[in-house]
Amino acid sequence: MITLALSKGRIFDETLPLLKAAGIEVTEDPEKSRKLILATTRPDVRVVLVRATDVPTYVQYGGADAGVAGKDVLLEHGGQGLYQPLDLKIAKCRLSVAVRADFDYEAAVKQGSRIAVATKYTQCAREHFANKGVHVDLIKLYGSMELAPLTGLADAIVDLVSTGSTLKANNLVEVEEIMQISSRLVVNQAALKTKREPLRELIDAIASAIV
Ligand SMILES: Nc1ncnc2c1ncn2[C@@H]1O[C@H](COP(=O)(O)OP(=O)(O)OP(=O)(O)O)[C@@H](O)[C@H]1O
Ligand SMILES: O=P(O)(O)OC[C@H]1O[C@H](OP(=O)(O)OP(=O)(O)O)[C@H](O)[C@@H]1O
Repeated sequence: MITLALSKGRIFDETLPLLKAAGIEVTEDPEKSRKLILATTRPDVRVVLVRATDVPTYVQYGGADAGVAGKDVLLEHGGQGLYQPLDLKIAKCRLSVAVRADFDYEAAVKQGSRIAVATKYTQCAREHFANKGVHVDLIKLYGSMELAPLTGLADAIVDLVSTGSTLKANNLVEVEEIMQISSRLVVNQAALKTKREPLRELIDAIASAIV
């Protein structure tokens, strides 16, 4: 049995066509059921639904043989125990620094001021600002980062941006792109040995369906 860890929403939706190309169709709709283990048209393949940030952990410890996770999530996790054979080019966005429209980020950086930065992505943020030589106080949040500069909790945020409409709706502006993000296929390194054939087949089939 091959167990695949996916998160509900965009990763699940955007992975489906790739699985289909590999001859795997999920037979239940996660939005219409409370089930966490979903069957597929392949009796030897099942899908487990986990939080996006939990995908690397499930795969690292063998709760799943493989999974799909954003580069953002993988960098924060650290990637230990994970083989990352494919960039699936799905769930594309970027990790950026954003501030209130009336905050002069460039001036704060130039002056060497300490900048308070709220983010869910503390590892990526720490590395980015350390490389730039900017002093920051990082504030860990788990969601609604956009609220932090509006309430005075922080001067800036590090968050994912796609269309920019969330920033715009909250009067924030993107001032620096840290990196481009997309989702990767991750595979448990031990499973790659014990389930070599079926996993290789799966990786090759998915690889040929990436657009
Ligand atoms: N607006 C977006 N456009 C495109 N891709 C995105 C966007 N937001 C997030 N992503 C990518 O999709 C992945 C999953 O995001 P999703 O919103 O489903 O989970 P989440 O709510 O961030 O995670 P969790 O439930 O663990 O808090 C992210 O890790 C990121 O790589
Ligand atoms: O630039 P945009 O197209 O507006 O996308 C950016 C938003 O997308 C993500 O949130 P998501 O929609 O996943 O909601 P979530 O924070 O509840 O996961 C991210 O955290 C931003 O808030």
